[in-house]
Amino acid sequence: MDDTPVVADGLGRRYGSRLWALREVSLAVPAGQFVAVMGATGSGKSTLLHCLAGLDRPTAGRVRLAGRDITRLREAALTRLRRDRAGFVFQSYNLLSTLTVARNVLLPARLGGPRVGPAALAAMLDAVGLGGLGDRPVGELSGGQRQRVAVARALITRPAVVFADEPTGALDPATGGQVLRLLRAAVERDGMTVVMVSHDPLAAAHSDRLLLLREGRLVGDTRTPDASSISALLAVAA
Ligand SMILES: Nc1ncnc2c1ncn2[C@@H]1O[C@H](COP(=O)(O)OP(=O)(O)OP(=O)(O)O)[C@@H](O)[C@H]1O
Repeated sequence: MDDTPVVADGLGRRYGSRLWALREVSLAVPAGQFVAVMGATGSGKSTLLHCLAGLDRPTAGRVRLAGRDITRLREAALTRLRRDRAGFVFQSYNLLSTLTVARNVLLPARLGGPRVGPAALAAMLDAVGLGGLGDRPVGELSGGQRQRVAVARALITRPAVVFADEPTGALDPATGGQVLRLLRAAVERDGMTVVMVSHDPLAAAHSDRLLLLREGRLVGDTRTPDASSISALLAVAA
């Protein structure tokens, strides 16, 4: 079986009768790669991420996630696959603010995902710099701390792929840098695959590979250069 964790073949997504937010996107992301998706506003970055992650259904083409063709998977099977094989980090965190840090991080496991013991939870909270804060309600945390909770929740089940949509968009540069290093460490240490949408060349510079979108098409696919070269590439692609 092909174990390439993310594969898209001729992927297209149309909204309404005319607007193709994505057109003919084909790509394969091997295990252990950190991919950044960039492009001007409205170029289709979030749509691509959502289609690859099985959060949105493509209009054309196919997507394989963790070895399964998800394009025609029924909703229940798709939900199980996402729960067991994918982690998600979004700018808006999607945390439950009245629950504690620990309960938020354990949510995927509580929803029937892979089991997580207390030692693994403590190690994960330490790893993201939240050691000792497990019993604090998330509503009492700063933005940077909340994003770390979101990262811990995404990584705790050791998913094959982590999908991140602007994970540092709401953070100051220092805190954002910490979140990116956590994602980088998951790639280096655990061989995880990360697909991250970002506007920020400094964030994208943490990746191995840069995908550039323009009007829904994949117009660039390169090894990630440094941040200033990324800015130049973005200016050309806009
Ligand atoms: N649910 C929707 N219904 C209709 N059109 C949509 C929907 N979601 C996205 N679009 C359109 O699809 C195109 C791509 O949107 P998308 O959000 O993927 O872009 P993006 O590159 O992530 O943008 P941004 O950088 O502003 O977040 C845009 O023209 C957008 O208006």
